[in-house]
Amino acid sequence: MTALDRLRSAMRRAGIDALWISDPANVRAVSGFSSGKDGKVLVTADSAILYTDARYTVQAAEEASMPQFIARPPDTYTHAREATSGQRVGFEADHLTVALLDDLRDHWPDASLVPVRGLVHGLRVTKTARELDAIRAAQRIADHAFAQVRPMIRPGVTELDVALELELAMRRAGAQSAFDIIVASGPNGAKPHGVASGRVIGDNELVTVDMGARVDGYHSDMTRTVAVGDPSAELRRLYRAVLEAEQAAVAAIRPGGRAADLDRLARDLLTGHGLCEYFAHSLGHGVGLDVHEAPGLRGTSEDVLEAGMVITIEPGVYVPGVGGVRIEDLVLVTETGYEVLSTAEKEQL
Ligand SMILES: CSCC[C@H](N)C(=O)N1CCC[C@H]1C(=O)N[C@@H](C)C(=O)O
Repeated sequence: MTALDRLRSAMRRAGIDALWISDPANVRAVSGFSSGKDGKVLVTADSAILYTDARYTVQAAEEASMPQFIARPPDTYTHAREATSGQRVGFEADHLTVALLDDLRDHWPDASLVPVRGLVHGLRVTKTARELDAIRAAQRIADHAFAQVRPMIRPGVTELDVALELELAMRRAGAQSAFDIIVASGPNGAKPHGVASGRVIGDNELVTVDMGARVDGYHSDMTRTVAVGDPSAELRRLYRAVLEAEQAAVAAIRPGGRAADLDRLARDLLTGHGLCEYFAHSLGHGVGLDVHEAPGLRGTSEDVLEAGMVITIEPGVYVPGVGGVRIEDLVLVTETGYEVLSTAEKEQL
């Protein structure tokens, strides 16, 4: 069964005849076209077409696994009008803006537009061998960059210096940075999404580095917290607690396991250390064409782990005015349990 066949089955189950795909990662997943942000796909019961504009004529012909129509809106919509007429057409409610939905309504007056969620995401949740190769390659590059740059994380160097060196190392290896690298030193460690700043790293601090690479559109994601000099007993305590929670959650990964249970496990361990209130985000997430995708590893998640999923496990504690710790591994769920894809060394404090 091809991915399009599986998508059409999901469309039938959702009660729609056609699907207008606008989420860039979904456009890429379904069509193979790598500039998904400048593309749309219309899938019907018996056709699938990629819409993009003339900047991509050659690229789309090379990459896309389906016919292409080269146009910009409103010509795009005019072309799709016939195929959508009298049809129940799903649109991606998580992505399409209100303005673009108005455009569809104006141009397809004979279609009934139906909001749908997660139809294409559902197909992306377990990875094919080709996708896994790209994710492994991305993680290898990130691990290597981290090992190269780790020695320069020392007093007197700015967070930005570290981030730039990491990005340079990944670019030299043929990858892009998956997102703005987080380098959060000292009290900045209390900001889970703190961007690298001009702050000069001081002695006896912890520095959280959260980084990933992107290869062929697929991402990796990993965090290490490193010690500079001799951090205080309290910082070491935070570090050990997070490491314990991280290792316990990784060890509990298995197909059939509930994502929410992993989140609970990590949270319970941190509660035992009196630190749960400082764990300010979910335990982890799926990784693929997006850095954050299904499954969600959080308390409210209904997701169940399956072999072939690539997920992160990333507990953290963030204490305002003091600092923070996060440790994150990228993990493949296997038939028998799990394989940790990230290999960068962890601090033992
Ligand atoms: C800007 S991409 C951040 C990548 C990072 N590894 C990450 O996923 N983080 C950093 C701390 C929290 C976590 C995150 O953003 N989690 C999301 C899924 C959440 O909503 O909790």
